[in-house]
Amino acid sequence: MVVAFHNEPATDFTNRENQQNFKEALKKVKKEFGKEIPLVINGEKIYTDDKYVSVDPANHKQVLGSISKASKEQVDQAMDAAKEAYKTWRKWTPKERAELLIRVSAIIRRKKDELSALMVYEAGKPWNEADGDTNEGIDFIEYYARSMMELANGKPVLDREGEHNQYIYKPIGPGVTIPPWNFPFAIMAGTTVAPIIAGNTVLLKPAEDTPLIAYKLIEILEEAGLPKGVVNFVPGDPKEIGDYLVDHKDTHFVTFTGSRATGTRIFERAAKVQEGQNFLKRVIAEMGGKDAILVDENTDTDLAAQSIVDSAFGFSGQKCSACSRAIVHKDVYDEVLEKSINLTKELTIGHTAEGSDVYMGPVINQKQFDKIKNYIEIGSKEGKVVAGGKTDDSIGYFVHPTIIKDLKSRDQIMQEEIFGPVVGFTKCENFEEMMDVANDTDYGLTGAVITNNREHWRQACEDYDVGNLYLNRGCTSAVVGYHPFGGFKMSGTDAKTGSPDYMLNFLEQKILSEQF
Ligand SMILES: NC(=O)c1ccc[n+]([C@@H]2O[C@H](COP(=O)([O-])OP(=O)(O)OC[C@H]3O[C@@H](n4cnc5c(N)ncnc54)[C@H](O)[C@@H]3O)[C@@H](O)[C@H]2O)c1
Ligand SMILES: N[C@@H](CCC=O)C(=O)O
Repeated sequence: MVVAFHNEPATDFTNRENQQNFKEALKKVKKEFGKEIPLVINGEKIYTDDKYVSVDPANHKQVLGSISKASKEQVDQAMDAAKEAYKTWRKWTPKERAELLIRVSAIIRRKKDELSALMVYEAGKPWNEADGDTNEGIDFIEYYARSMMELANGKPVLDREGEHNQYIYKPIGPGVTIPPWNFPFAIMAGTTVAPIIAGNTVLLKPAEDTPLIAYKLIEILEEAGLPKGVVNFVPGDPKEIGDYLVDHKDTHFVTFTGSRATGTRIFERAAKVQEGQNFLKRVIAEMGGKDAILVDENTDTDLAAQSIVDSAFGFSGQKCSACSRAIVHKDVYDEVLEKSINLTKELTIGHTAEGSDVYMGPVINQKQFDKIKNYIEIGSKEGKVVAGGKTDDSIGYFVHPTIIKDLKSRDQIMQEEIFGPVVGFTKCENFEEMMDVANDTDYGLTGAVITNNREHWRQACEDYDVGNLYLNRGCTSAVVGYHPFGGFKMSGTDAKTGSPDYMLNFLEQKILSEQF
Protein backbone atom coordinates (compact mmCIF):
# COMPACT_ATOMS: atom_id res chain seq x y z
CA MET A 1 0.00 0.00 0.00
CA VAL A 2 1.23 3.48 -0.82
CA VAL A 3 0.51 6.07 1.88
CA ALA A 4 -0.69 9.60 1.05
CA PHE A 5 1.93 12.08 -0.17
CA HIS A 6 3.63 14.21 2.44
CA ASN A 7 6.70 16.43 2.13
CA GLU A 8 10.01 15.17 3.44
CA PRO A 9 10.72 17.11 6.67
CA ALA A 10 13.76 19.37 6.99
CA THR A 11 16.55 18.15 9.27
CA ASP A 12 16.75 20.16 12.49
CA PHE A 13 20.42 21.12 12.74
CA THR A 14 19.94 22.69 16.17
CA ASN A 15 19.61 19.10 17.41
CA ARG A 16 23.08 17.85 18.55
CA GLU A 17 22.56 14.33 17.24
CA ASN A 18 21.60 15.64 13.78
CA GLN A 19 24.67 17.91 13.86
CA GLN A 20 26.89 14.98 14.73
CA ASN A 21 25.39 12.74 12.03
CA PHE A 22 25.96 15.43 9.43
CA LYS A 23 29.59 15.91 10.50
CA GLU A 24 30.10 12.16 10.11
CA ALA A 25 28.54 12.34 6.63
CA LEU A 26 30.91 15.18 5.66
CA LYS A 27 33.87 13.04 6.81
CA LYS A 28 32.59 10.07 4.81
CA VAL A 29 32.21 12.17 1.67
CA LYS A 30 35.72 13.57 2.14
CA LYS A 31 37.19 10.07 2.14
CA GLU A 32 35.77 9.58 -1.36
CA PHE A 33 37.50 12.65 -2.87
CA GLY A 34 39.36 11.78 -6.06
CA LYS A 35 36.96 9.07 -7.15
CA GLU A 36 36.65 8.29 -10.88
CA ILE A 37 33.16 8.60 -12.32
CA PRO A 38 32.25 6.55 -15.39
CA LEU A 39 29.63 6.88 -18.11
CA VAL A 40 26.84 4.35 -17.64
CA ILE A 41 25.39 2.96 -20.85
CA ASN A 42 22.98 0.04 -20.72
CA GLY A 43 24.10 -0.60 -17.14
CA GLU A 44 27.75 -0.86 -18.18
CA LYS A 45 30.29 1.45 -16.52
CA ILE A 46 32.64 2.96 -19.08
CA TYR A 47 35.81 4.83 -18.03
CA THR A 48 37.12 7.05 -20.84
CA ASP A 49 40.61 8.53 -21.28
CA ASP A 50 39.10 11.94 -21.91
CA LYS A 51 38.15 13.28 -18.45
CA TYR A 52 37.52 16.49 -16.56
CA VAL A 53 37.57 17.25 -12.84
CA SER A 54 34.94 18.47 -10.40
CA VAL A 55 36.30 20.84 -7.72
CA ASP A 56 35.18 22.32 -4.40
CA PRO A 57 34.09 25.91 -5.20
CA ALA A 58 35.04 26.99 -1.64
CA ASN A 59 38.57 25.64 -2.14
CA HIS A 60 39.13 25.37 -5.87
CA LYS A 61 42.46 23.55 -5.61
CA GLN A 62 40.58 20.63 -4.03
CA VAL A 63 39.66 18.09 -6.71
CA LEU A 64 36.57 16.08 -5.73
CA GLY A 65 36.50 13.60 -8.58
CA SER A 66 37.45 12.98 -12.17
CA ILE A 67 34.68 12.40 -14.65
CA SER A 68 34.67 10.45 -17.88
CA LYS A 69 33.44 12.47 -20.86
CA ALA A 70 31.02 10.97 -23.38
CA SER A 71 31.81 11.32 -27.09
CA LYS A 72 29.19 11.56 -29.84
CA GLU A 73 29.67 7.85 -30.55
CA GLN A 74 28.90 7.09 -26.91
CA VAL A 75 25.80 9.27 -27.10
CA ASP A 76 24.71 7.09 -30.04
CA GLN A 77 25.34 3.94 -27.98
CA ALA A 78 23.40 5.40 -25.06
CA MET A 79 20.51 6.27 -27.37
CA ASP A 80 20.51 2.72 -28.78
CA ALA A 81 20.37 1.38 -25.21
CA ALA A 82 17.52 3.76 -24.34
CA LYS A 83 15.59 2.69 -27.46
CA GLU A 84 16.04 -0.97 -26.66
CA ALA A 85 15.09 -0.55 -22.99
CA TYR A 86 11.99 1.45 -24.00
CA LYS A 87 10.55 -1.63 -25.71
CA THR A 88 10.06 -3.40 -22.38
CA TRP A 89 10.02 -0.55 -19.83
CA ARG A 90 6.97 1.05 -21.46
CA LYS A 91 5.08 -2.21 -20.88
CA TRP A 92 5.58 -2.18 -17.11
CA THR A 93 2.32 -0.95 -15.59
CA PRO A 94 2.37 2.62 -14.19
CA LYS A 95 1.92 1.08 -10.73
CA GLU A 96 4.95 -1.21 -11.16
CA ARG A 97 7.09 1.70 -12.32
CA ALA A 98 5.84 3.97 -9.54
CA GLU A 99 6.51 1.35 -6.86
CA LEU A 100 10.08 0.91 -8.07
CA LEU A 101 10.63 4.66 -7.87
CA ILE A 102 9.16 4.80 -4.37
CA ARG A 103 11.86 2.28 -3.46
CA VAL A 104 14.37 4.70 -5.00
CA SER A 105 13.13 7.51 -2.75
CA ALA A 106 13.35 5.21 0.29
CA ILE A 107 17.03 4.56 -0.47
CA ILE A 108 17.64 8.29 -0.94
CA ARG A 109 16.01 8.93 2.44
CA ARG A 110 18.37 6.45 4.09
CA LYS A 111 21.38 8.16 2.47
CA LYS A 112 20.08 11.69 2.97
CA ASP A 113 22.95 13.12 5.03
CA GLU A 114 25.57 11.65 2.73
CA LEU A 115 23.94 13.12 -0.38
CA SER A 116 23.47 16.52 1.26
CA ALA A 117 27.07 16.48 2.53
CA LEU A 118 28.31 15.88 -1.00
CA MET A 119 26.42 19.00 -2.15
CA VAL A 120 28.12 21.00 0.61
CA TYR A 121 31.43 20.22 -1.10
CA GLU A 122 30.45 20.04 -4.75
CA ALA A 123 27.99 22.98 -4.94
CA GLY A 124 29.06 25.01 -1.89
CA LYS A 125 25.60 24.61 -0.34
CA PRO A 126 24.98 25.56 3.29
CA TRP A 127 23.72 22.60 5.33
CA ASN A 128 20.06 23.65 5.36
CA GLU A 129 20.05 24.34 1.61
CA ALA A 130 21.73 21.01 0.85
CA ASP A 131 19.26 19.19 3.10
CA GLY A 132 16.39 21.04 1.37
CA ASP A 133 17.77 20.00 -2.03
CA THR A 134 17.80 16.29 -1.10
CA ASN A 135 14.36 16.56 0.50
CA GLU A 136 12.93 18.21 -2.59
CA GLY A 137 14.38 15.40 -4.73
CA ILE A 138 12.54 12.86 -2.55
CA ASP A 139 9.36 14.95 -2.78
CA PHE A 140 9.51 15.10 -6.58
CA ILE A 141 9.90 11.32 -6.87
CA GLU A 142 7.16 10.52 -4.35
CA TYR A 143 4.79 13.07 -5.87
CA TYR A 144 5.31 12.00 -9.49
CA ALA A 145 4.97 8.32 -8.58
CA ARG A 146 1.52 9.01 -7.12
CA SER A 147 0.55 11.28 -10.04
CA MET A 148 1.33 8.49 -12.48
CA MET A 149 -0.71 5.98 -10.49
CA GLU A 150 -3.66 8.40 -10.71
CA LEU A 151 -3.27 8.58 -14.48
CA ALA A 152 -2.85 4.81 -14.87
CA ASN A 153 -6.38 4.22 -16.16
CA GLY A 154 -6.65 7.46 -18.10
CA LYS A 155 -9.56 9.89 -17.63
CA PRO A 156 -13.28 9.23 -18.18
CA VAL A 157 -14.84 10.13 -21.53
CA LEU A 158 -18.41 9.54 -22.71
CA ASP A 159 -19.75 6.22 -23.98
CA ARG A 160 -22.83 6.03 -26.20
CA GLU A 161 -25.17 3.31 -27.33
CA GLY A 162 -23.04 0.61 -28.99
CA GLU A 163 -19.75 2.44 -28.39
CA HIS A 164 -17.21 2.27 -25.53
CA ASN A 165 -14.49 4.91 -25.37
CA GLN A 166 -11.27 5.05 -23.38
CA TYR A 167 -8.93 8.02 -23.00
CA ILE A 168 -5.54 6.74 -21.90
CA TYR A 169 -2.00 7.99 -21.44
CA LYS A 170 1.07 6.43 -23.03
CA PRO A 171 4.78 7.24 -22.87
CA ILE A 172 6.55 9.08 -25.70
CA GLY A 173 9.92 7.35 -26.19
CA PRO A 174 13.58 7.96 -25.32
CA GLY A 175 14.54 11.52 -24.38
CA VAL A 176 17.23 13.71 -22.86
CA THR A 177 17.48 15.32 -19.41
CA ILE A 178 19.74 18.39 -19.08
CA PRO A 179 19.75 19.81 -15.52
CA PRO A 180 21.51 22.83 -13.95
CA TRP A 181 24.08 22.80 -11.13
CA ASN A 182 22.14 24.96 -8.67
CA PHE A 183 19.67 22.30 -7.53
CA PRO A 184 22.05 19.50 -8.43
CA PHE A 185 20.01 16.79 -6.75
CA ALA A 186 16.37 17.95 -6.69
CA ILE A 187 16.04 19.25 -10.24
CA MET A 188 18.37 16.63 -11.68
CA ALA A 189 16.44 13.79 -9.98
CA GLY A 190 12.98 15.26 -10.63
CA THR A 191 13.59 15.84 -14.33
CA THR A 192 15.17 12.39 -14.76
CA VAL A 193 12.63 10.40 -12.79
CA ALA A 194 9.37 12.01 -14.01
CA PRO A 195 9.88 10.87 -17.62
CA ILE A 196 10.82 7.35 -16.59
CA ILE A 197 7.85 6.94 -14.22
CA ALA A 198 5.78 7.79 -17.31
CA GLY A 199 7.43 4.85 -19.14
CA ASN A 200 10.03 6.74 -21.19
CA THR A 201 13.77 6.15 -21.13
CA VAL A 202 16.43 8.78 -20.60
CA LEU A 203 19.93 9.98 -21.40
CA LEU A 204 21.02 12.11 -18.43
CA LYS A 205 23.72 14.67 -19.13
CA PRO A 206 24.54 16.19 -15.72
CA ALA A 207 25.66 19.80 -15.24
CA GLU A 208 29.47 20.07 -15.60
CA ASP A 209 29.91 21.50 -12.08
CA THR A 210 27.93 18.83 -10.22
CA PRO A 211 28.42 15.40 -11.83
CA LEU A 212 29.28 13.57 -8.57
CA ILE A 213 25.87 14.10 -6.97
CA ALA A 214 24.19 13.11 -10.25
CA TYR A 215 26.19 9.87 -10.28
CA LYS A 216 24.87 9.11 -6.78
CA LEU A 217 21.37 8.97 -8.26
CA ILE A 218 22.61 6.58 -10.95
CA GLU A 219 24.04 4.28 -8.24
CA ILE A 220 20.77 4.41 -6.31
CA LEU A 221 18.69 3.62 -9.40
CA GLU A 222 20.89 0.56 -9.97
CA GLU A 223 20.61 -0.47 -6.30
CA ALA A 224 16.80 -0.20 -6.52
CA GLY A 225 16.76 -2.55 -9.52
CA LEU A 226 15.96 -0.18 -12.39
CA PRO A 227 16.37 -2.19 -15.60
CA LYS A 228 19.52 -1.49 -17.62
CA GLY A 229 19.24 1.18 -20.28
CA VAL A 230 16.25 2.99 -18.73
CA VAL A 231 18.57 5.77 -17.52
CA ASN A 232 21.92 6.20 -19.25
CA PHE A 233 24.52 8.55 -17.81
CA VAL A 234 26.43 10.66 -20.34
CA PRO A 235 28.43 13.42 -18.64
CA GLY A 236 30.49 15.54 -20.97
CA ASP A 237 31.31 18.92 -22.42
CA PRO A 238 28.09 20.58 -23.62
CA LYS A 239 30.06 22.21 -26.44
CA GLU A 240 30.91 18.72 -27.72
CA ILE A 241 27.72 16.76 -27.07
CA GLY A 242 25.01 19.31 -26.12
CA ASP A 243 23.70 20.06 -29.60
CA TYR A 244 24.23 16.43 -30.59
CA LEU A 245 21.93 15.19 -27.81
CA VAL A 246 19.24 17.72 -28.66
CA ASP A 247 19.47 17.24 -32.45
CA HIS A 248 19.55 13.44 -32.32
CA LYS A 249 16.85 11.98 -34.55
CA ASP A 250 15.74 9.59 -31.79
CA THR A 251 15.42 12.22 -29.04
CA HIS A 252 11.67 12.45 -28.44
CA PHE A 253 11.79 15.07 -25.68
CA VAL A 254 14.29 17.34 -23.98
CA THR A 255 13.73 18.35 -20.38
CA PHE A 256 16.06 21.26 -19.80
CA THR A 257 16.55 23.56 -16.80
CA GLY A 258 19.16 26.28 -17.05
CA SER A 259 19.95 29.64 -18.57
CA ARG A 260 17.89 31.57 -21.09
CA ALA A 261 20.69 31.42 -23.66
CA THR A 262 20.92 27.62 -23.57
CA GLY A 263 17.16 27.12 -23.25
CA THR A 264 16.30 29.21 -26.30
CA ARG A 265 19.05 27.48 -28.28
CA ILE A 266 17.63 24.06 -27.37
CA PHE A 267 14.06 25.20 -28.14
CA GLU A 268 15.09 26.36 -31.60
CA ARG A 269 17.23 23.33 -32.48
CA ALA A 270 14.67 20.80 -31.28
CA ALA A 271 12.06 22.33 -33.60
CA LYS A 272 14.02 21.19 -36.66
CA VAL A 273 12.94 17.78 -37.93
CA GLN A 274 16.05 15.70 -38.63
CA GLU A 275 16.50 13.16 -41.40
CA GLY A 276 14.90 9.89 -40.26
CA GLN A 277 12.80 11.60 -37.57
CA ASN A 278 9.05 11.01 -37.94
CA PHE A 279 7.70 12.86 -34.88
CA LEU A 280 7.89 16.34 -33.34
CA LYS A 281 10.11 16.77 -30.30
CA ARG A 282 8.74 18.08 -27.05
CA VAL A 283 10.81 20.64 -25.16
CA ILE A 284 10.52 21.69 -21.57
CA ALA A 285 12.78 24.70 -21.04
CA GLU A 286 12.77 26.11 -17.51
CA MET A 287 15.03 29.16 -17.59
CA GLY A 288 16.12 32.22 -15.62
CA GLY A 289 14.43 34.95 -13.63
CA LYS A 290 14.70 38.59 -12.64
CA ASP A 291 12.46 38.20 -9.63
CA ALA A 292 11.23 41.08 -7.50
CA ILE A 293 9.80 41.81 -4.08
CA LEU A 294 7.41 44.77 -4.04
CA VAL A 295 7.10 46.64 -0.75
CA ASP A 296 4.03 48.82 -0.32
CA GLU A 297 3.65 51.77 2.05
CA ASN A 298 1.98 51.18 5.47
CA THR A 299 3.41 47.69 5.75
CA ASP A 300 5.56 45.62 8.09
CA THR A 301 9.05 46.82 7.18
CA ASP A 302 10.75 44.13 9.30
CA LEU A 303 8.96 41.44 7.31
CA ALA A 304 9.85 43.25 4.08
CA ALA A 305 13.58 43.49 4.90
CA GLN A 306 13.76 39.87 6.12
CA SER A 307 11.98 38.61 2.99
CA ILE A 308 14.30 40.57 0.69
CA VAL A 309 17.49 39.44 2.47
CA ASP A 310 16.46 35.76 2.69
CA SER A 311 15.36 35.65 -0.95
CA ALA A 312 18.34 37.59 -2.28
CA PHE A 313 21.14 35.83 -0.40
CA GLY A 314 19.95 32.27 0.37
CA PHE A 315 22.44 29.94 -1.42
CA SER A 316 24.31 33.10 -2.50
CA GLY A 317 21.42 34.22 -4.71
CA GLN A 318 22.02 31.27 -7.02
CA LYS A 319 18.35 30.42 -7.44
CA CYS A 320 16.23 31.18 -10.47
CA SER A 321 13.67 32.41 -7.90
CA ALA A 322 16.12 34.72 -6.06
CA CYS A 323 15.07 38.30 -5.32
CA SER A 324 17.34 40.46 -7.44
CA ARG A 325 15.09 43.55 -7.42
CA ALA A 326 13.52 45.27 -4.42
CA ILE A 327 10.82 47.66 -5.64
CA VAL A 328 9.90 49.86 -2.71
CA HIS A 329 7.33 52.62 -2.11
CA LYS A 330 9.01 56.01 -1.47
CA ASP A 331 7.42 56.33 2.01
CA VAL A 332 9.22 53.24 3.36
CA TYR A 333 12.24 53.07 1.01
CA ASP A 334 14.85 54.40 3.46
CA GLU A 335 13.54 52.29 6.34
CA VAL A 336 13.40 49.03 4.38
CA LEU A 337 16.82 49.69 2.89
CA GLU A 338 18.41 50.40 6.26
CA LYS A 339 16.87 47.29 7.84
CA SER A 340 18.01 45.17 4.89
CA ILE A 341 21.58 46.52 5.18
CA ASN A 342 21.64 45.73 8.91
CA LEU A 343 20.42 42.17 8.35
CA THR A 344 22.94 41.68 5.54
CA LYS A 345 25.85 42.77 7.73
CA GLU A 346 25.01 39.91 10.12
CA LEU A 347 25.33 37.20 7.44
CA THR A 348 28.31 34.87 7.76
CA ILE A 349 30.28 33.69 4.73
CA GLY A 350 32.82 30.87 4.51
CA HIS A 351 33.35 27.19 3.74
CA THR A 352 29.94 25.68 4.48
CA ALA A 353 31.54 22.39 5.62
CA GLU A 354 32.64 24.26 8.75
CA GLY A 355 29.21 24.26 10.34
CA SER A 356 25.49 24.74 10.04
CA ASP A 357 25.92 28.36 11.17
CA VAL A 358 27.75 29.42 7.98
CA TYR A 359 24.99 31.25 6.14
CA MET A 360 26.62 31.60 2.74
CA GLY A 361 29.24 29.67 0.83
CA PRO A 362 31.01 30.46 -2.44
CA VAL A 363 29.52 30.95 -5.88
CA ILE A 364 29.86 27.98 -8.16
CA ASN A 365 32.84 28.67 -10.44
CA GLN A 366 35.34 31.19 -11.86
CA LYS A 367 33.05 32.15 -14.74
CA GLN A 368 30.17 33.01 -12.38
CA PHE A 369 32.56 34.76 -9.97
CA ASP A 370 33.93 36.99 -12.77
CA LYS A 371 30.45 37.68 -14.10
CA ILE A 372 29.06 38.71 -10.69
CA LYS A 373 32.14 40.84 -9.93
CA ASN A 374 31.62 42.64 -13.22
CA TYR A 375 27.94 43.26 -12.40
CA ILE A 376 28.94 44.76 -9.03
CA GLU A 377 31.23 47.17 -10.89
CA ILE A 378 28.42 48.10 -13.28
CA GLY A 379 26.05 48.51 -10.31
CA SER A 380 28.45 50.83 -8.53
CA LYS A 381 28.20 53.17 -11.52
CA GLU A 382 24.46 52.83 -12.08
CA GLY A 383 23.61 53.17 -8.36
CA LYS A 384 25.48 53.03 -5.05
CA VAL A 385 26.80 49.90 -3.31
CA VAL A 386 25.61 50.15 0.32
CA ALA A 387 26.41 46.64 1.58
CA GLY A 388 28.97 44.02 0.54
CA GLY A 389 30.64 44.54 -2.80
CA LYS A 390 33.75 42.59 -1.71
CA THR A 391 34.94 39.59 -3.70
CA ASP A 392 37.82 37.14 -3.19
CA ASP A 393 38.70 34.18 -5.39
CA SER A 394 42.13 33.41 -3.90
CA ILE A 395 40.94 30.18 -2.20
CA GLY A 396 37.29 29.82 -3.15
CA TYR A 397 34.87 31.89 -5.22
CA PHE A 398 33.55 34.18 -2.49
CA VAL A 399 31.26 37.14 -3.17
CA HIS A 400 29.89 39.07 -0.20
CA PRO A 401 26.14 39.74 -0.10
CA THR A 402 25.71 43.01 -1.94
CA ILE A 403 22.99 45.67 -1.93
CA ILE A 404 22.95 48.40 -4.58
CA LYS A 405 20.57 51.31 -4.02
CA ASP A 406 18.94 54.02 -6.13
CA LEU A 407 18.71 52.09 -9.38
CA LYS A 408 16.34 52.77 -12.27
CA SER A 409 14.24 50.05 -13.85
CA ARG A 410 16.14 50.13 -17.14
CA ASP A 411 19.57 49.86 -15.49
CA GLN A 412 21.52 46.75 -16.45
CA ILE A 413 21.50 45.56 -12.82
CA MET A 414 17.70 45.64 -12.87
CA GLN A 415 17.36 43.93 -16.25
CA GLU A 416 19.86 41.07 -16.50
CA GLU A 417 19.97 37.87 -14.46
CA ILE A 418 23.10 38.07 -12.27
CA PHE A 419 22.65 34.73 -10.50
CA GLY A 420 24.68 35.75 -7.47
CA PRO A 421 24.26 37.53 -4.11
CA VAL A 422 23.35 40.95 -5.50
CA VAL A 423 20.07 42.82 -5.05
CA GLY A 424 19.17 46.20 -6.50
CA PHE A 425 16.79 48.67 -4.79
CA THR A 426 14.57 51.09 -6.66
CA LYS A 427 12.15 53.72 -5.30
CA CYS A 428 8.61 54.21 -6.66
CA GLU A 429 5.96 56.91 -6.26
CA ASN A 430 2.93 54.59 -6.01
CA PHE A 431 1.73 51.01 -6.48
CA GLU A 432 0.95 51.51 -10.20
CA GLU A 433 4.56 52.46 -10.82
CA MET A 434 5.74 49.52 -8.70
CA MET A 435 3.70 47.14 -10.89
CA ASP A 436 5.08 48.72 -14.09
CA VAL A 437 8.64 48.28 -12.84
CA ALA A 438 7.93 44.70 -11.71
CA ASN A 439 6.76 43.75 -15.23
CA ASP A 440 9.54 45.71 -16.94
CA THR A 441 11.66 42.60 -17.58
CA ASP A 442 11.79 39.82 -20.16
CA TYR A 443 11.45 37.27 -17.37
CA GLY A 444 8.32 36.12 -15.50
CA LEU A 445 9.29 33.54 -12.90
CA THR A 446 8.60 34.52 -9.26
CA GLY A 447 7.57 37.63 -7.38
CA ALA A 448 6.29 38.66 -3.96
CA VAL A 449 4.24 41.55 -2.65
CA ILE A 450 4.57 42.79 0.92
CA THR A 451 1.37 44.71 1.59
CA ASN A 452 -1.61 45.10 3.90
CA ASN A 453 -3.68 46.51 1.07
CA ARG A 454 -6.00 43.83 -0.34
CA GLU A 455 -6.72 45.90 -3.47
CA HIS A 456 -3.01 46.00 -4.28
CA TRP A 457 -2.70 42.24 -3.79
CA ARG A 458 -5.67 41.73 -6.16
CA GLN A 459 -4.06 44.04 -8.69
CA ALA A 460 -0.80 42.10 -8.48
CA CYS A 461 -2.66 38.77 -8.91
CA GLU A 462 -4.18 40.07 -12.13
CA ASP A 463 -1.30 42.05 -13.59
CA TYR A 464 2.03 40.79 -12.28
CA ASP A 465 3.11 38.42 -15.05
CA VAL A 466 4.94 35.71 -13.10
CA GLY A 467 4.35 31.99 -12.72
CA ASN A 468 4.73 32.03 -8.90
CA LEU A 469 3.40 35.04 -6.98
CA TYR A 470 3.55 35.20 -3.19
CA LEU A 471 1.96 37.53 -0.60
CA ASN A 472 3.78 38.68 2.55
CA ARG A 473 6.73 36.30 2.25
CA GLY A 474 9.87 35.93 0.14
CA CYS A 475 9.90 34.80 -3.48
CA THR A 476 11.98 31.59 -3.11
CA SER A 477 11.38 28.14 -1.62
CA ALA A 478 8.42 26.68 -3.49
CA VAL A 479 7.25 23.42 -1.90
CA VAL A 480 6.39 20.38 -4.03
CA GLY A 481 2.64 19.82 -4.12
CA TYR A 482 1.90 23.24 -2.57
CA HIS A 483 3.57 25.66 -4.97
CA PRO A 484 3.98 24.07 -8.42
CA PHE A 485 6.96 25.85 -9.94
CA GLY A 486 7.62 27.43 -13.34
CA GLY A 487 7.50 30.74 -15.13
CA PHE A 488 6.17 32.80 -18.01
CA LYS A 489 7.82 34.91 -20.72
CA MET A 490 11.57 34.22 -21.06
CA SER A 491 11.54 32.18 -17.84
CA GLY A 492 10.37 29.19 -19.81
CA THR A 493 7.64 26.83 -20.84
CA ASP A 494 5.88 26.90 -17.43
CA ALA A 495 5.97 23.11 -17.14
CA LYS A 496 5.19 23.52 -13.42
CA THR A 497 7.34 21.01 -11.57
CA GLY A 498 5.64 19.46 -8.54
CA SER A 499 2.18 20.04 -10.01
CA PRO A 500 -0.73 17.64 -10.69
CA ASP A 501 -0.17 18.31 -14.43
CA TYR A 502 3.59 17.79 -14.60
CA MET A 503 3.50 14.14 -15.71
CA LEU A 504 1.48 15.15 -18.79
CA ASN A 505 4.67 16.67 -20.21
CA PHE A 506 5.98 13.13 -20.66
CA LEU A 507 2.83 11.40 -21.90
CA GLU A 508 0.78 11.23 -25.07
CA GLN A 509 -3.01 10.91 -24.97
CA LYS A 510 -4.66 8.14 -26.93
CA ILE A 511 -8.32 7.35 -27.63
CA LEU A 512 -9.51 3.76 -27.94
CA SER A 513 -13.02 3.73 -29.41
CA GLU A 514 -14.76 0.35 -29.63
CA GLN A 515 -17.98 -0.34 -31.55
CA PHE A 516 -20.09 -3.24 -30.27
N1 LIG B 1 13.22 27.98 -14.09
C1 LIG B 1 13.72 27.05 -13.32
O1 LIG B 1 13.03 26.18 -12.81
C2 LIG B 1 15.21 27.05 -13.05
C3 LIG B 1 15.70 26.24 -12.02
C4 LIG B 1 17.08 26.24 -11.78
C5 LIG B 1 17.93 27.04 -12.54
N2 LIG B 1 17.41 27.82 -13.51
C6 LIG B 1 18.29 28.68 -14.31
O2 LIG B 1 19.49 27.99 -14.63
C7 LIG B 1 20.55 28.90 -14.85
C8 LIG B 1 21.78 28.43 -14.10
O3 LIG B 1 22.11 27.16 -14.54
P1 LIG B 1 23.35 26.89 -15.48
O4 LIG B 1 24.37 27.94 -15.30
O5 LIG B 1 23.73 25.48 -15.23
O6 LIG B 1 22.71 27.05 -16.93
P2 LIG B 1 23.35 26.60 -18.32
O7 LIG B 1 22.35 26.96 -19.36
O8 LIG B 1 24.72 27.10 -18.48
O9 LIG B 1 23.47 25.02 -18.20
C9 LIG B 1 22.36 24.21 -17.92
C10 LIG B 1 22.60 22.85 -18.52
O10 LIG B 1 22.65 22.97 -19.93
C11 LIG B 1 23.80 22.31 -20.42
N3 LIG B 1 24.18 22.91 -21.69
C12 LIG B 1 24.96 23.99 -21.92
N4 LIG B 1 25.03 24.25 -23.24
C13 LIG B 1 24.29 23.32 -23.87
C14 LIG B 1 23.95 23.06 -25.22
N5 LIG B 1 24.39 23.82 -26.23
N6 LIG B 1 23.15 22.02 -25.50
C15 LIG B 1 22.67 21.24 -24.51
N7 LIG B 1 22.95 21.43 -23.22
C16 LIG B 1 23.74 22.46 -22.89
C17 LIG B 1 24.80 22.44 -19.30
O11 LIG B 1 25.81 21.48 -19.43
C18 LIG B 1 23.91 22.21 -18.10
O12 LIG B 1 23.71 20.84 -17.88
C19 LIG B 1 20.04 30.24 -14.34
O13 LIG B 1 19.67 31.01 -15.45
C20 LIG B 1 18.80 29.86 -13.53
O14 LIG B 1 17.86 30.88 -13.41
C21 LIG B 1 16.07 27.82 -13.79
N1 LIG C 1 12.12 26.00 -6.84
C1 LIG C 1 13.12 26.84 -6.23
C2 LIG C 1 14.00 27.50 -7.25
C3 LIG C 1 14.59 26.63 -8.31
C4 LIG C 1 15.53 27.39 -9.16
O1 LIG C 1 16.65 27.67 -8.93
C5 LIG C 1 12.47 27.91 -5.38
O2 LIG C 1 11.25 28.03 -5.36
O3 LIG C 1 13.20 28.65 -4.73
